[in-house]
Amino acid sequence: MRTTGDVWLAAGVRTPFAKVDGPLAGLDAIQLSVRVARHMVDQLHGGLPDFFVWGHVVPNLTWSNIAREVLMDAGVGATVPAFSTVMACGTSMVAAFEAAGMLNDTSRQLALVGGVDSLSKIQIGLSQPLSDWLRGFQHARSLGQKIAHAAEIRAGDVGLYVPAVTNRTTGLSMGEHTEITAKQWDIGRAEQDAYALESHRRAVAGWDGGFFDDLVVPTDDVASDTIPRRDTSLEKLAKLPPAFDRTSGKGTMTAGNSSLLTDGAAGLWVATTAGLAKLPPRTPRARLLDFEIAAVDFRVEGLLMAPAFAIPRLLARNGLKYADIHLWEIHEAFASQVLFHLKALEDGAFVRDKAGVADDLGPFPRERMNPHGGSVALGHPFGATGARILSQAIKELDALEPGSRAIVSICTDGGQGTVALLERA
Ligand SMILES: CC(=O)SCCNC(=O)CCNC(=O)[C@H](O)C(C)(C)COP(=O)(O)OP(=O)(O)OC[C@H]1O[C@@H](n2cnc3c(N)ncnc32)[C@H](O)[C@@H]1OP(=O)(O)O
Repeated sequence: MRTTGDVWLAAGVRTPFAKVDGPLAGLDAIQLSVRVARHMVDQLHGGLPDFFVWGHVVPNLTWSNIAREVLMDAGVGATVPAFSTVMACGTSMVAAFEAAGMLNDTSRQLALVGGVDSLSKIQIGLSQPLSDWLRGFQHARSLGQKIAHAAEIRAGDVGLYVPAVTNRTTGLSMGEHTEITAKQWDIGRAEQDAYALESHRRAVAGWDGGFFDDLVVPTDDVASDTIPRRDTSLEKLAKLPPAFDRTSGKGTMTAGNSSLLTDGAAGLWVATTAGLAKLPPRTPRARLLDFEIAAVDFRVEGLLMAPAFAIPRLLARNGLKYADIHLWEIHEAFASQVLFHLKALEDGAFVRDKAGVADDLGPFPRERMNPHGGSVALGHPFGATGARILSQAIKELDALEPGSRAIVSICTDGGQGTVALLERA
């Protein structure tokens, strides 16, 4: 990170989030992003960000640098440098960290960062052997060569590559991995359902109370998030079948206590103090004091466990205890994952022996967590979640006393975790 001068994060906007194959299904990742980028650049009244960082997780063959494509399609910055970045569900949070490290006092004072995923518009590819064969066919110079090459295809070569939410090393889905970790940490079905219900209740209350109004820009067809439920209850949640362990009779994770596959885009500002002055004066902002990115051997620790390593290290490095953090925003990939993070953070032996932090961090203030719901109720478009959760935290922090601090945490595929430490000015 930039080592001299303050680094600020300021709340951006996002599209509404909607379940895959739902009302946003007509927009691809670039089209979703364009709505966010255009709205945010318009806030500068003719000014431009100095650079643009964007990310998406599910690959698409028709572009490589989505950031540049978004700016061009948005028509808001043909002369603004733009690059893309990716780190699974932490994508747009690491985009903010990268931007923070690139700020200077002259040419790079204000960055627009964010991310997107459209799971409705994923691109299905060809298996590698079939792609190899097609390339060979394309390169054959004569009809004879083409006929000879055509004869080389084998039935086993013909296959498709369908993007899936699985870890490449193990072949298990995020949900299957998390079921294993939930069992290891003895996280029961009833506590997951209760957690999920509360996430929905808070998200609905947030919408009803106007909290999301200036964080979300409607699309032509969708005015607000479509995933938060008014109609859910513990009874309804308890009836849902296990989604990831359907055979052992011990599966605890369901469609109701998991984040759903989601479409959406979100943005965020990253700025020096001079860059911040280019934003509308009432834009909520917070100092990025420090951040931590942890990686663990997920075959040992659990695929989504890294934030429980990163958070104690980040706090200890800054001389802070849990109680010194006034707001916690923890990404809810699954209710069980939040619950095993909390159990690990409250386990002194884990913090000492696994995270390697000798300090006693004190009791964890669970009541300060995710006040307007999290990804279980709001949805989780992988590339967008980092910017969504940071903007939300910055706005929540803005309502607290000056000097209040927030921790914002995201677990990611590959056993990694990204955690930001923010402070209200
Ligand atoms: C680091 C990370 O973030 S890793 C996480 C990455 N993300 C993931 O892995 C995505 C995980 N999610 C998924 O794979 C999918 O969304 C699943 C498997 C959980 C659910 O998929 P689907 O079965 O298609 O979900 P769907 O929305 O249709 O819900 C299934 C049923 O549960 C019901 N349901 C879902 N949520 C609720 C709720 N809160 N209350 C009551 N009922 C509910 C639905 O109404 C539906 O009922 P129906 O079959 O009668 O229509």
